[in-house]
Amino acid sequence: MPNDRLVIRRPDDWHVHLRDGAMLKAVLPFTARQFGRAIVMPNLKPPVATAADAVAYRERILAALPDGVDFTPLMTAYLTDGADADDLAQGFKDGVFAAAKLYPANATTNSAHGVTDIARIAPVLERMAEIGMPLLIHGEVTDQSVDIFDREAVFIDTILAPLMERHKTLRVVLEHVTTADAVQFVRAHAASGRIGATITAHHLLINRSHIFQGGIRPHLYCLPIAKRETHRVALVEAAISGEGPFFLGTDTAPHTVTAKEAACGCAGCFTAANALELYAEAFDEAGALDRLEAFASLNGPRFYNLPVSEERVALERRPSVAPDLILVSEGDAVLPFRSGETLRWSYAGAV
Ligand SMILES: NC(=O)N[C@@H](CC(=O)O)C(=O)O
Ligand SMILES: [Zn+2]
Ligand SMILES: [Zn+2]
Repeated sequence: MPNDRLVIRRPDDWHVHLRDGAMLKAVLPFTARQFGRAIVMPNLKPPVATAADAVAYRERILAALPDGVDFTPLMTAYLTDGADADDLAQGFKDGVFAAAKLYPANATTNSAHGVTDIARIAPVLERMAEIGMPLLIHGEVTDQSVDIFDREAVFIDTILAPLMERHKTLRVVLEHVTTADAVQFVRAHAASGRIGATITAHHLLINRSHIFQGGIRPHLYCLPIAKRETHRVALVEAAISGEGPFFLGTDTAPHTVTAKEAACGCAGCFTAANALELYAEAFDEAGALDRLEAFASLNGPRFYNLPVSEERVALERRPSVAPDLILVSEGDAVLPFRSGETLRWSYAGAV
């Protein structure tokens, strides 16, 4: 039964939120269990803005790793209006920073210190282009008069396209893409080799109607918000295409149940507890299990100029149940995506 067991190079996760403190301790084992490396988002409070911040945060991550687990956190710089090009460049040269992250101010969770106007950081972007440091982008406009379902497409037209024109050698990753528009934009620039896009498992599995199925489901609310079904289909088609610019980034974004189930609930889906099972389900559904390795384990390292993993992991087609609440501290827990539901695939670990 060759299709019931899939062995692939150990994947990496090119977009994770590991948080800090008790939350870091609670969620890190899940990411480190499946992924060899991960691009760690810098949206802590306060943000990870300098190379010194990133060195200290990396130490805290390594200290929180369970014994014997092999996992490499790849650190990112949170760009602010006052970003220091020299510090970023030095951090990149020293191997502290793998990339820098652009959050338009107030676009998403912990982005209040983000960039208020992209023009303000033009010299920083120029420097990044010169040294080949990738710019990772939360691609949504923050203008509240733009419909929430249109914010990614409008960002691409009004900010990203001109940005790539102005900085002709800047390498860019459009994070957690959610629209056919994004897929089309990435493809249009693919030949330049300077664009990548991460795709989450949840955006391959849900559309916007799922958020309102039988009532409001706060655990399916994330940013960018899931779009209509035609967009989900476009994302699946991009993920399974094998094309170089599309790679795995879970955007696993833990929030406590209290913060999610609130009158104004936080954005983010926690998918680290069964990320590979979820991706396998989406690829299997599309009849494209043979393309999972390119998406999960090959395209990302190539974009980031890192070696592909020589380790192998296995996935098996046998049911697994998504875990129940994960305790963070007394009275606080995180609810995994699809908690309690049966998934068709199981993660079988290293082979
Ligand atoms: N994706 C989310 O909905 N939330 C992320 C932030 C982000 O990646 O935009 C978070 O940090 O909680
Ligand atoms: Zn984001
Ligand atoms: Zn994110």
